[in-house]
Order: sequence, then C-alpha cells, then structure tokens
Amino acid sequence: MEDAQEELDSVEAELEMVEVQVAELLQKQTELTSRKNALLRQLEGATSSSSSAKSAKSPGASPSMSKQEMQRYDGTGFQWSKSVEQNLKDTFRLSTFRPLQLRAINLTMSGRDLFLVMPTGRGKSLCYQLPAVCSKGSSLVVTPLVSLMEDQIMYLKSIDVAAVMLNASSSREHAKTVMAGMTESKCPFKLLYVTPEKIAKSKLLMSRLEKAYKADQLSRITVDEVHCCSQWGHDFRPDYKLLGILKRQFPKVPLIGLTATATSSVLKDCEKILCVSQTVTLTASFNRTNLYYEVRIKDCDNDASINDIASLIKTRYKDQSGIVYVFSQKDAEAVASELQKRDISASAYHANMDPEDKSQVHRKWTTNKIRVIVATVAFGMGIDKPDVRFVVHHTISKSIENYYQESGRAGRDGRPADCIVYYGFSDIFRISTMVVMENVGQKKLLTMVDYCQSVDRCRRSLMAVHFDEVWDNKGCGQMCDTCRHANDYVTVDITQHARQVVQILELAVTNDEKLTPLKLVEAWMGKGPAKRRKMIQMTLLSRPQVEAVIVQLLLKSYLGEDFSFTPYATYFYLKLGPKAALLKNNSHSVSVKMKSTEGRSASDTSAAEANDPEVDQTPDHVALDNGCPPQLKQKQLKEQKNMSRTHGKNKEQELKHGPGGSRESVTAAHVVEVDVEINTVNDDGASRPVRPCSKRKSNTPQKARRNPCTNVALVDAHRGAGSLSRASLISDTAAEELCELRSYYSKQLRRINYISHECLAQPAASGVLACIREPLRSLRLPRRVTIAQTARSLWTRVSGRRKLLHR
Ligand SMILES: Nc1ncnc2c1ncn2[C@H]1C[C@H](O)[C@@H](COP(=O)(O)OP(=O)(O)OP(=O)(O)O)O1
Repeated sequence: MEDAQEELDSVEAELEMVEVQVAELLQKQTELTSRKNALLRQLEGATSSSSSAKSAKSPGASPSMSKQEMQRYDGTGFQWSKSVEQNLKDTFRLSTFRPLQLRAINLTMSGRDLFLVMPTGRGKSLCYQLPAVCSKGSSLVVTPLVSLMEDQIMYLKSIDVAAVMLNASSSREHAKTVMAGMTESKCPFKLLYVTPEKIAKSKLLMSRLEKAYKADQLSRITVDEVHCCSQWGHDFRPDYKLLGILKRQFPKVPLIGLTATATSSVLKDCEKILCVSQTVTLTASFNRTNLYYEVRIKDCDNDASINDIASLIKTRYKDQSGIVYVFSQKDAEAVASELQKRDISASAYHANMDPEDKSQVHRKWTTNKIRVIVATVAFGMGIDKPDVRFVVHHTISKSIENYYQESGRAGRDGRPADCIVYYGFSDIFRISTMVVMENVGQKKLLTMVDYCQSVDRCRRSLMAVHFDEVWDNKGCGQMCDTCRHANDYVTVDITQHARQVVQILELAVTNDEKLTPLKLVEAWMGKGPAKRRKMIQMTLLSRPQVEAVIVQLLLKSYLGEDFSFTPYATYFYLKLGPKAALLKNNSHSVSVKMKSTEGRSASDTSAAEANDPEVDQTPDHVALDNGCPPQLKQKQLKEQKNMSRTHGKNKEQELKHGPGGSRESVTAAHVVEVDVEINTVNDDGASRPVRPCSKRKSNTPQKARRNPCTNVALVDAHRGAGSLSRASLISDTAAEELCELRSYYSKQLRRINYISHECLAQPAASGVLACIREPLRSLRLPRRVTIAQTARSLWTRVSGRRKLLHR
C-alpha cells in the first residue's frame, strides 16, 4: 500500500510538471505564431512599401484594397489635392509632408475610416486638422484631456484656424453659441473638440450633431488617443466605450482614430467598440532614431537616486529642458523639492494641483523659465515642447506602452535626447498593487520589468514586440545601453538559489504565513525570527543580487503574485508560481543573464555625447556589481561580514561552491573580491606594499581622465583568459594598476584555496575559520594586527583604489 501511495505521489508530481511544460509550450506557440504573422506582414509590406515608414493594412485593413490602390493615396491627383497642398503651406506653414501623412489625409478625405498609429511627435494632428480645414462644415474631435484640447486650440488660433471646445467647465452661453454654430450653413469653426464624457452625457450635443449631420455639416469624426477605447490598451477610459454611438448615428461620416501606441489586438477591440468595419490601419515605425534608451538600477536609498538624477541634470543636461516622471503626487512634490534643494529649477505637476497652478507650471516650462517638470503621468498627452532633451523615470512605468509614450516626449525636434529609467525592486510591487484591478495590468507590468531587467537584448527590440513590429537590432545604431555595451553580461545558473527561495515560501505555506517581497528578501538573507532562520538556507548574495534573483523567478513564473485587500489598501505577497514544482526535479535548471560582476567601466554616454569628443565621457554612475552603486556595495560588504559571523556554516558552503556547488554562481565572484585582500606578495614571495591611493590619483593626468578616448588601454588585454568582465576604457596607468591588482588577488586566492584544501583534509583543522586562518598565518601579516583588522584595512584601501581607477 505504501509503495503504491509513493508511486502515486511521484506520478502526480510528474503530471504537474508536464502540465506546466505544456502550458509553457502553448505560450511559446502563441508567441511564435504572433511573430510569424508579424514577419509575414513585413515580407508582404517589403514588396510594396516605397516609404521608409512601414505601412500595414492589418488588422481590419480593407480586404478589397490592393497595394497599388494603397499607393495611389500617396499621390496628389485627387480633387482635394490642390486645397490640401495650399493649406499645408499657407495655413500650417509647412513645406512637405512627413511619411504617411499624405496617405492618411487622402484616405480620410476620400471617406475611408482610418486608424493611424504613429509615434508621438511625428505629426498625427495634421492628419485630421488639415482635412478639417479643407472640408465643408466642421469636424468633431474627441480628446481625453482638457489640457490637450486647450493646447490644440491655442495652436490652431495662432495659425488662424477657428476651433472651439465643449467640456464640463464650458459656460452655458458658450455651449449655446457653439451648438447653434454647428448647424449654420457657414459654420463659424472648423474643429469642435469635446471630451468623451460630453458625448456620453449631453443629449443636447448629440441632437445638434444629428442636425449637423443631416445638414451635411459634420465632415469628420476624430478620436484622439483611440487606444483609450480598449481595456487592453494602456489608458483605458470607460467613457470611450460609449463612442460607438457616433458611427451608429452618423454612418456616412468618416472616422479617424489616432494613437501612438496600440497593438493589433487593441486596434481590433477599438474597431468593435467604435462600430467601424473595413478600417484601414496605417502604422508608422515605432522607432525614434534620435532617442537613447537606458536603464539604471535604482538604489534602495532614495537619496542616492535623487543625487544621481540631479547630477545628470546639472552636468549632462546643463541648461536643458526635461521631464522627471514619478509614481505619485507625493513623490512629485518630494522629488521636485529635493531637486530645488540641489539648485535645479524644477516644479511639481500632478492631477491634484489647482488648474491655474498647473497651467502656470506648464507655461513656465514651455517658455524655459523652469527647466525640469517633476510630474506624474497626469502631465502627458498633448505636450508639444520640441526641445525636451531628457525624460527620466524616477520610477518605472506600468507598461511598455506607457513608457514608450511618456519617454516619447523627448526629442520631438528630431535632435538627440535621452530616455532613462530608474529601476527599483520595491517600485515593482508599489505599481503592482495599483494595477491589480486592471485587465492584464500585472502582465504588462512584468513586461516592463523584463525590459528593465534585461541585460542582453536591445531595448528597442523589446519595444518592437509590443508594437508587432519586426525589429532588426542593427536599426538601433547603438542608441540603447544594451547595444552600446553589447557583451557586458554573464549567464548565471541560479537553480540552487531558486530552490532556496522556493523552500522559504513552502515553509511560509506550512506556517500559514504570507510573505511580502521585503519579508522574503529578509528571510532569505537571514533576518527575521530565529526559528525560521534555523529552518532555511540563507543566502550570502548581496541585496541587489537577491532582489534580481527574486524578480527573475517572478518573471519566469517560479514565483507568483498574491494580493490581499482591505478597504484602505492592497497588499502584495509573493507565492509559489506554476513552475515552482519543476525545481523538485534534479535535472531542471534555471539560468539568467546578469551584468558581469565588474560592471562596465566604459562611459555610459548619452545620445548627445556619444559622438562628441569634447564632452566629458566620464560616467556619472559607474555600474559596479550588477549595477549596484559604490556606497551600496560598501553596505552590502558590512552586511555580508556580519552574516558571516553569525552563519559561518552557510558561508562555508557558499564560499566553496556557491549554494549548490555551481562554480558559476553569482556568489563565488563576490566572495573573491570581498575576503581575499591581505598583503602584497610577489611571485617570488617578496612583500610589496599597496601604494597610497592619493599618489596614483595625482599621477593620472587630469586631461587623460577627462577624455579617455585619447589615452586608453583595453584592460582585457592585460587580463587572464578566464575573466568575466568585458573591455573597459580607462587610462594606461589605471589599466596597468588594475592589472597588477588583479594578478595579485588571483595569486593570493590560489594560495589560500590550496592551503585551505590541505586544511580541510586534516580533521583537526576543519571549519571554515581554521581553513582561512591557516593560510593567512602563512602570509606576512603585520604583528599585533588581527586578521580581521588587516583584511578590513586592506579592503578599504583597495576599494578606495578601485573607485579611483573607475572614476
Ligand atoms: N509635415 C510636417 N513637417 C514639419 N513639422 C511637422 C509636420 N507635421 C507635424 N509637424 C510638427 C508639428 C508639431 O510641432 C510636431 C508634432 O506634431 P503633433 O501632431 O503634435 O504630433 P503627434 O500628434 O503625433 O504627437 P502626440 O502623440 O504627442 O500628440 O511636429
């Protein structure tokens, strides 16, 4: 009976694994099919496309429209062409069309329903404003934000195009005049901007529109930010759901939907909601070649990230305009005030501000009286400042689409601009609780996390997947941090780490306990109740590494999300994910790519600086181990030392092989760096003291440090073959010194390892302390100085030296 039960358990476990694998394969199949379709579309487009912009008919493209016919819409042989050209020049004061603009204008002028997907700043507005000017009567424009309407009306007024708006704050008088004008044979305005709420709630407006339609005075319906219709879109607005009434009531009026970001499934959904069929979709490439994308690891100490941002603004973006996006209104106030304290002219902007204050901040920023706006996402749609040189995200966005749109406010003038996102562990869960009620909110957030966590894939390629665009990495032109530092990562086996994490969560389940991400991190790092500490295998990974592993396990579904709700708050917990069971299988392994232990030394240059030899290319933020900032690393070291005192046994295990005996474990590299700095001994055994840092610092010519390109050495050329780190650009002197230090460390390590093994073989000298003490004794240590003191003082000197070398 017992045997049968055992076998049953094992079969059930195996079945569970098979189910997970089947689910995985099905997911892979869906992804591959979608990729295949995108590739097919691209191949199809390649044969006909004549412009640099990609034109796609799907989804919902008119099956009856051939490619030749589509190309016809790029021409100027239409009855309206003369008026269109004349107004382009005379009214809009533009000389030529940008890609897809003329095609879109001709399609809508010919009465086709159209979706136009075009990146921010490429000129979508012209595609409905110019047709409005060239058509009889007026065009209805549905816009999600009043501020956006105001901007557009201000602009149209400046070029003498009559435009009006109706929203909740419009006076009765104004509404009356506008509604009367709608049906006049000579309508006094060309564009009427309304909010979706107005369409949903104002019966009077609908009846006036009906009259205008019957009088042939309603020329076009424009739905701006059309993705807001779909709850799969990133900015779903419930009132957009009701816009289907427009096409139902006015079927002969052409509709044009505009968006910068919408996947094919979102557009399909929009079609249904807006009651349009046979829609032509024009999609311009999402790629903005002038934008440089970068991800930086956010220090858990908020001050460090603020300092980093402030230093960027004061150096790289001196006297330039930019936006810092933050998570909450409170953050907006706090970050703005911190930047002000650092002498940066910054102002907060968020939805809870007085409308007048908001307009004032916006105006001051537009006229360069304020350089930086620290804003929540309330500051967004409709920003048309051309010279925004940087968009920094103090907190990650809730999805790639949101990030693309928010960061896309940079560089609208076509000149180089930077989009930098600060990625922090705790932010993931803050956002997670916010998007929990959104359809696929978690999935989208995890894709954004994946974007940030990725160390080897082109940032643009990760975005391309979201826009169903086939992407060739060469198209990036090294305008993202991963392409620029292409080989700056290592593949690490984290199987044993994963098992430890799963074990902690299993224990929590047994104890009927829920673990927040922070609790899980702390438990794994040996903090928390003593009872629990005894039962789990704690890790000696550094805090950023622990966080990185946990995030990877979440992304790979070994962990899952769990929420609990109270009337006042939502709490996030981590639980075992669908793939956790796979870790029971000894042959299952999990590996991830991480930044190489040495990080990168080459400057992380911005878009503007990349090709400018005059600009100081010294990095403002040198990524050390896995992107951990220097001060944080010191903290880790302290923590690691403390832990090693209380948990010698665990340390022994990880010191030798990493938690599971894997030589390639993340820990191994760390232990080498932390514990082995003793005394300088040459090959011949002669003692050679480490020279004081200050001397060597002054030896490095200022000029050479400022412009490494003029005097560089490839450190890897001096390094041993097994080195994990990649080529780093530093001065000759620094390279030489680093090389000496490295060879010294490795010799000492070999020596210690060798003697440690000997010690381990002797039963009397067992235990990690003995193993370390013995070899250290055999080294030349100053008298009356303890091993710990020596190690600590040497570590301080060496790490000081390393910092100087990296500067
Ligand atoms: N054909 C053109 N030639 C030169 N400039 C143009 C042309 N079309 C538009 N622009 C300018 C006008 C604006 O300053 C800028 C951005 O146009 P706009 O229509 O506001 O972009 P958009 O609507 O695609 O961006 P968003 O998605 O942010 O609203 O480009």
